[in-house]
Amino acid sequence: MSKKVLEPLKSSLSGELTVPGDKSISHRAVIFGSLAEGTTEITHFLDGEDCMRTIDAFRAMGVEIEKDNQKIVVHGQGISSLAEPEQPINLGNSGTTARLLLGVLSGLPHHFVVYGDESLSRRPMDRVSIPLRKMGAEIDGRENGRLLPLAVRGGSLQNIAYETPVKSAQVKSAVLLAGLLAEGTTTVTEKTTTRDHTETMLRGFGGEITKQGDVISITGRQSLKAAKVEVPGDISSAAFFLAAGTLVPGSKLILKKVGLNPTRTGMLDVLTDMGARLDIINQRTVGGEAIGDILVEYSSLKGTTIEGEIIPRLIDELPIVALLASRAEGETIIRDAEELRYKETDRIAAVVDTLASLGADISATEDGMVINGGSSLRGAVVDSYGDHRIGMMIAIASLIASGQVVLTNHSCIGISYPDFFADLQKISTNLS
Ligand SMILES: O=C(O)C1=C[C@@H](OP(=O)(O)O)[C@@H](O)[C@H](O)C1
Ligand SMILES: C=C(OP(=O)(O)O)C(=O)O
Repeated sequence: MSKKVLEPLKSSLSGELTVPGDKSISHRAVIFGSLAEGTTEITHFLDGEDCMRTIDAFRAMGVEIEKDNQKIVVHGQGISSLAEPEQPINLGNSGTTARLLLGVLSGLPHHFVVYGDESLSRRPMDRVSIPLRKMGAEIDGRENGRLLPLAVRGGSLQNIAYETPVKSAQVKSAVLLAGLLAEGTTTVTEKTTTRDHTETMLRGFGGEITKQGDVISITGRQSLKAAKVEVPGDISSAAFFLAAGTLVPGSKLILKKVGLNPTRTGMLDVLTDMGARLDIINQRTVGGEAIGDILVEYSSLKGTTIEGEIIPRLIDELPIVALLASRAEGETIIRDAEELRYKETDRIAAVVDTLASLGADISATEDGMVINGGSSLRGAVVDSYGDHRIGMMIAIASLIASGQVVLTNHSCIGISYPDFFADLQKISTNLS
């Protein structure tokens, strides 16, 4: 098992970082590039394990995808060129690859088998197999298609009017992708808005998709044209350094070219509400996505309540927000976040367990947690639970702990942030 010994930081953090490319946008760029006709170039692609799974899946269907340090080039030949893979497709640890790919596979006239690692094999897939079956796909697997491995026989899909019962961009995107390959107009209604990168990128590839109120409509059988995609920095990765800059006394950091799509910026709202010192400069739009540089400085924090509509706008940031709350003055309550239980691990249980071992006063509720702030954190041996976001949260906690933190099972951090420790080293002086 991989193990990292983390000593408390003896200095402040300072300098500039460009965080890796956005994971959600990187996946979608490969998907749309593979469905489109022509050569799609993707720069600042996230070179993490999850996005490699999406590349490998489309390569298995015959798409030529070149990759070097600078860019990804997808030689798309349109939807009808996608072939039946010879082997089962390995989705690794990636929920996004699994759900979005199932949407695409459902619309292709082939047979597919998809499987994942231990964590992904525990995560619910019925949230997508239910609507995709309604559209006409044949999907079967463990527990009647709730769990991987799944076998899919796709084909001629019918449109659907679907109201998503879960607050999930992956479910919305799976149905929209299947809708793109289906007859007629498919609509997805979501009561709470989730990240809208699928909709934005579809337009960038020349597709038509509209939103009226909470109803999104996509016309089936549109052909897409290749595009150039510049992937913004991932705000979900920047989140760890926003927290580090806020928590470590005397720190001042600049995070460059971070994606600021309003469906993703819940953490900035929460930080501001807690009293953090943030400033956003150089705001602009690239490929329909807002980006900018974020300045963050050390500050004391106060507790807050996080609930309702904001939850999908910071769902992946809740573990690091919990760490911030443990150092804030007063109580923080997180509610309506039951989706955390269906991530790489049960993130409510994992956050409560790891932060409590480090000395925080934190308890779990059914759909969130309650944190009584102000505790000093201490050293301990803590496990990442094989979850990249829990691993990075522990690493940031170690910066302000009074003793050594031993992080076990840290290699999962490569899922979304392969250079995480190198970047942490860049902005600090006593890490090794
Ligand atoms: O659509 C996406 O790219 C994602 C959506 C979210 O998952 P859910 O849709 O399951 O909430 C998020 O947690 C995940 O990291 C990426
Ligand atoms: C939940 C996550 O990803 P996925 O669902 O793609 O595994 C994440 O990156 O935090």
